[in-house]
Amino acid sequence: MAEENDREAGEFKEVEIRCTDAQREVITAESMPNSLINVISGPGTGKTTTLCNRIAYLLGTGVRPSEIIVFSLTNQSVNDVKNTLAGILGDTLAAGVQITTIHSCANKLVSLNSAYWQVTRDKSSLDPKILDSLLRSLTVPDLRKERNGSLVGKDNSLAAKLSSQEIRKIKMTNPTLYKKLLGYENPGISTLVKSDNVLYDKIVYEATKMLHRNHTSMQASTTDVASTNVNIPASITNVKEVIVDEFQDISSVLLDFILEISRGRQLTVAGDIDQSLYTFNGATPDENIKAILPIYKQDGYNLKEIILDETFRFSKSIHKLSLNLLGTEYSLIKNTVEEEPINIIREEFFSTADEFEFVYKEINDLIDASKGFLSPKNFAVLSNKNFILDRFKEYSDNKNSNLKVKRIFGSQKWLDTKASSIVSFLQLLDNPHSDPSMLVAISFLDGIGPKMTMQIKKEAEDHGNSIYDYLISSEKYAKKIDRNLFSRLEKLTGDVDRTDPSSIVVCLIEIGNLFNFPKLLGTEVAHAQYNKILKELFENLKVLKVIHPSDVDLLSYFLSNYQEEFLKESDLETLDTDSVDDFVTVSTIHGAKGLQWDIVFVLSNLDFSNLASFPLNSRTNYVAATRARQLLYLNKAVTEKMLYVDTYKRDEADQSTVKVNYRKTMVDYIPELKLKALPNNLKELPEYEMPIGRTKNMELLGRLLGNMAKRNVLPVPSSMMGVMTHLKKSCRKL
Ligand SMILES: Nc1ncnc2c1ncn2[C@@H]1O[C@H](COP(=O)(O)OP(=O)(O)OP(=O)(O)O)[C@@H](O)[C@H]1O
Repeated sequence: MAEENDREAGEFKEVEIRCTDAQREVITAESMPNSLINVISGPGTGKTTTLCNRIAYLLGTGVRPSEIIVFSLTNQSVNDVKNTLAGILGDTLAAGVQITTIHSCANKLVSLNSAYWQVTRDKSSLDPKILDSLLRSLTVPDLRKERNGSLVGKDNSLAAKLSSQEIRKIKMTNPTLYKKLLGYENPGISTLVKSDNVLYDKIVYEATKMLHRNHTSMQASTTDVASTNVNIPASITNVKEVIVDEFQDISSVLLDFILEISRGRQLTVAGDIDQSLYTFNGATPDENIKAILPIYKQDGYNLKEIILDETFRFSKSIHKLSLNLLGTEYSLIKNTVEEEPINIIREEFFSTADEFEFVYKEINDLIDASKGFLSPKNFAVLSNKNFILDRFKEYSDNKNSNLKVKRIFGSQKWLDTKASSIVSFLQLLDNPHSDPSMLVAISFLDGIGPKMTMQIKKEAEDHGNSIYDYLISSEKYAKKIDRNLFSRLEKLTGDVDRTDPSSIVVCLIEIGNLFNFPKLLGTEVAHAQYNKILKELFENLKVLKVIHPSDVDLLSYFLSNYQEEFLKESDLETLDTDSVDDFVTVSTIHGAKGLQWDIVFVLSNLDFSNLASFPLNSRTNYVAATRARQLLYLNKAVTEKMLYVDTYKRDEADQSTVKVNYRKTMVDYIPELKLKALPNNLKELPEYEMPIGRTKNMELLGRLLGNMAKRNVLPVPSSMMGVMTHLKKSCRKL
């Protein structure tokens, strides 16, 4: 039944896919249990596009959208995959495929299985002691067995003393110990989870254990099941193919989750070690490969390794420069885009003001001179420093011109969003006796803090009641919580038409109002976000209404299948009050990963206030340079000499205490690749001729537009000719 609905909704149509032989191999590889497809791919070789085409292909072979789950690391890259997939399949069908961050999926699993986890979302207002007891209640029992070893006592007390810096170090240098720490129930854990990243890891760690327990209980004949009642939603149990994009950036904790969730399923991973940017955050690209390959080399498993070696993004000059930045002689990329060569532009600046002025003016000049063929969306300004980007954004906003710039964020900051409370309200609408949701909801009421919330929870438990029943029957909180609230809630849950998207949303809003939610939102922007989420939810429900199985009501179906991304943080963060479609993107290099623009400015590192944390490592440079399709401005500061990328030598002593060998590249990790990879004769420096002057960029523009026309980037080829002629004339004049 669900299958029929999936199909109807999708309106399957044939799509023609343009692909290379290697891409075809990925796209059409059979989806089999216990199999791994390892897609190794350089920048712009179509990794994301190919994974999405694979999804389209699989749907054509009868796999249902709900049987595929795609993981990526940040909200930004999740959005990227979503957009690419929607471009291929159309919005409706693409919406049926789960595309999520690992953290978000883990959070959903943990929330479902812990009555108390949801209140910890607003951890800023939580007493560490309460947080600690929550975490204790969360840690699954079978971990206790592991805690009897001799090391444990030591680590337990160790955990209590660790500073966040030390935890970070352990995470990078000793993932095994780090995971042990995550498993403890002791006061040390509250020290650990003070750091956001550790809290996220803790959630993923717990979710992994839950999946593991579920798996083990399914395998155990019968008797063990009672002790391991883990609730795994259908959205996960139905999955046949697990796809992981940006595989190089996942940490050991996340890898465990991926291995657990893909057990017995098809696992397809794609990544590029050379683009690994998260070693500072515990990403273990080399370890991931080392850990995962042997599993799939065993009997009964299948392994396929496919290399994508043709870039569709940039031409030879950018390729050459990027390899230089990476410090390697080898490249996975055998073919680059053929077009008129354009030199990388290197401008030198004395001050940030000088640099900002240049970048801003250059963008405006290029747009003006192109007579409308270039627009802000063709441009990105990148830096590895948030504060520099903030300053650039401020600088541009102060100009008050038509040129709009917008900061985008690739952060994993999904956890703190108050918006996730909306799901709790929906759960209350479904069932007011749902304790976790009731806890979240009452914590919004005036005068009820987390402490009192936990007290109510405990008292309800002692009385053997649900929180709803307890609050109705007990006099104790009558003054704090108006009884009318419960009768109105009861009425709403009775009145809601569970099959009608508008009725669901209207009742949801009512529940939000009952619990004071809109008032708590505070700012106008937050209200706008709330409205936006409600609208998005409404649209999602409308789509689901078409594809959901007819024997289940819409509200229940949504709640057992929702993807947290409908609350996606990146959208919330970037929601502008004057939202514009055509803007210059301003982003950190990390946030820009997986994305591309025609013209990219990489800002210099003029600010030396924080030299100690400086080393702009070669991989970060590499990722920045490979975002540009046509034209790259790699700015440098006059004072930057010693750190200047061309001459920059890594100084071992000057590195952070954790040794990370950035110079290793993909081919070093996988020796077999060395034979296949082409040497690039990169001993000589890349060809930086003197940059085309700051004002004389007409010739450059002519070439640029020519290349863009060749790639069909420009929309109206015929009128384009006029501009080209105009440019040629202007060039001759120069
Ligand atoms: N077979 C192909 N023919 C033409 N263009 C292609 C092909 N495959 C991919 N592309 C184009 O190449 C560009 C880069 O693709 P994509 O963003 O998927 O690369 P990626 O490998 O994921 O990049 P990154 O490594 O930076 O994350 C896109 O514009 C895409 O449309």
